[in-house]
Amino acid sequence: MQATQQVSDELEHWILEQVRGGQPPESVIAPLLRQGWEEQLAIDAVEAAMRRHLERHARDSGLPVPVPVPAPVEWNGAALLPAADREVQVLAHLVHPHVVVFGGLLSVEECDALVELARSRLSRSATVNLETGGDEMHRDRTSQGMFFRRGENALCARIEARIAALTGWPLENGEGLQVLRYGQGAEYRPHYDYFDPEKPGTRGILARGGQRVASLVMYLNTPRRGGATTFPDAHFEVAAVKGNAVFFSYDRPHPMTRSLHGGAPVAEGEKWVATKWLRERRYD
Ligand SMILES: O=C(O)CCC(=O)C(=O)O
Ligand SMILES: [Fe+2]
Repeated sequence: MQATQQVSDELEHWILEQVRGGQPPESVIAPLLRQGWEEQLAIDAVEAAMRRHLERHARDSGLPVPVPVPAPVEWNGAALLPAADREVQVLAHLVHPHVVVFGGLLSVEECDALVELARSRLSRSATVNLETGGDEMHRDRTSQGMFFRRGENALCARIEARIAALTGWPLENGEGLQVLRYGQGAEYRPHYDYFDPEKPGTRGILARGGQRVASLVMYLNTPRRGGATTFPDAHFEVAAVKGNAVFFSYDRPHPMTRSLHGGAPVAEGEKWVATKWLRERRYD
């Protein structure tokens, strides 16, 4: 009987009342279990009611509707995560913006090899011009960069498989790795990684894989001073340490995600990063 159990309007209303009243999920599910609901069905019912509520709320307020995003770690969960061929450390976890700092995602050798593979292919970084959908040079971004194609070489393929395992997000939804080099004084001013839905160029970009929903910035060296990744809305910064990485997700293309971030100026030395962007759907 439970497999076909539908959430009535009345039950949905009751669930939302409980959640609004600050009841934790266990207390919302308990009465359903007492009525004979199977646990997983009760959890699914509460989650579905919440999702419908958020979607309604988004539409009513003229906001983009939230979509599922990768969620690589649990609250107070394991400090070491298996990620295909490597164990990765969880160093920090922030709720809003949703940020996770990873330790030891790449080995020292992998960082060095990526830098060497990228070095001869660098050119001044462009930012996507959303008026036209094309690339352009921008003074907000004074780094040099290049893109690998997904699976372009064995190293990229290995790192991509590791990231897919770590994030639980399909490998096919990832863009190819981007490598950036910042010389002394170079920076990437605060920006959002999603594509602005209001801009005319965005439609064409979204046709391939949908929106970006998460970013992973991997540090390929340790600048002597400066070069942190900053999240101005959270007054939070992540130090660039070789082999570590910062992950952040954004469930809708809107500043309410507080996913504004930038690469602070490199004060001394240089900074190399590899960025992986994850899309909603398969990116071919
Ligand atoms: O260099 C950083 O710390 C941030 C890089 C970044 O925001 C990007 O590649 O989109
Ligand atoms: Fe970015």
